[in-house]
Amino acid sequence: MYLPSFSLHNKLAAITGATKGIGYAITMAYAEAGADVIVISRTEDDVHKVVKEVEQYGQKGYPIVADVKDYKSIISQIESTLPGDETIDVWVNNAGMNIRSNAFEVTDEEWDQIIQTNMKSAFFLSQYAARQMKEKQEGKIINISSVAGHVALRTGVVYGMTKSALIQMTKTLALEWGEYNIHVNAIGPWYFPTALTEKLLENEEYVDEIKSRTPLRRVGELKELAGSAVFLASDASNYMTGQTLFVDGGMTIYGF
Ligand SMILES: NC(=O)C1=CN([C@@H]2O[C@H](COP(=O)(O)OP(=O)(O)OC[C@H]3O[C@@H](n4cnc5c(N)ncnc54)[C@H](O)[C@@H]3O)[C@@H](O)[C@H]2O)C=CC1
Ligand SMILES: C[C@H](O)[C@@H]1OC(=O)[C@H](O)[C@@H]1O
Repeated sequence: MYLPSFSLHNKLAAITGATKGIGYAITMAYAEAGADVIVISRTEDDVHKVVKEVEQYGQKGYPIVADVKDYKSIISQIESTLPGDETIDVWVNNAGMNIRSNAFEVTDEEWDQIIQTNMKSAFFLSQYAARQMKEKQEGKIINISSVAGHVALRTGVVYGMTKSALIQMTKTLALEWGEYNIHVNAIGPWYFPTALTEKLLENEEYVDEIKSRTPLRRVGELKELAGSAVFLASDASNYMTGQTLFVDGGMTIYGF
């Protein structure tokens, strides 16, 4: 049989920033693919709404309301919420933010907020999830990076630094945790229509410029990104680790 399973049945996945945008798309795709989901985000109403949507697929949903900067709260809530026999199979570090300052304008506060949200939380939550995965000798960690971690964008140097860091963290954790059969991979999106990019994508000239740098001549659709996340969470990617899948319409290969 050469068709591997893309199913996520009997898997428990945790997704940060699971209530909007890319995180929400991944959450719903995972539930549709058969996973139970730990829904992590900051707004209680949104979290409970998405848990109900997960349950409509017949899957269990576990609400965790916290800012990823307070990753210790996330860990303690999971520890007190999950039934004793449940362990995490897939962890998606999705939550991220950007403050689009040019390099001369970056402040200490902006630096701290972007670094802690996009990078520090992803590491320590990966460390937490991997401890469970090591026990059972299997697991999947997926980091949502960006093309901004691979090529220079005009949308903020600190953001780009954190996205590069996620790509390097993916490689190093894949190296350290491969012997425990923990797969660590990343996804590098180009533009997708979400709250994070809404203002930018309202500007027709800016969208024309995006399209001119994108071989597929369009921004992505959220389900096109969710598909890569399902692949990386499923057995179909069991011989992949340390890799970054750029889901970018070809943007990162566009030289000139
Ligand atoms: N939308 C895009 O074009 C691209 C997005 N990305 C990355 O994808 C990830 C998701 O981005 P979008 O869905 O576009 O963003 P979004 O802002 O639309 O949604 C992010 C979700 O994460 C949550 N979140 C944000 N900061 C949080 C925090 N500190 N603690 C807990 N939850 C938090 C928000 O409440 C929201 O539910 C981010 O890491 C972003 O850098 C990367 C490349 C392109
Ligand atoms: C594609 C980039 O990540 C894009 O740049 C931004 O400023 C937005 O934050 C998007 O993430």
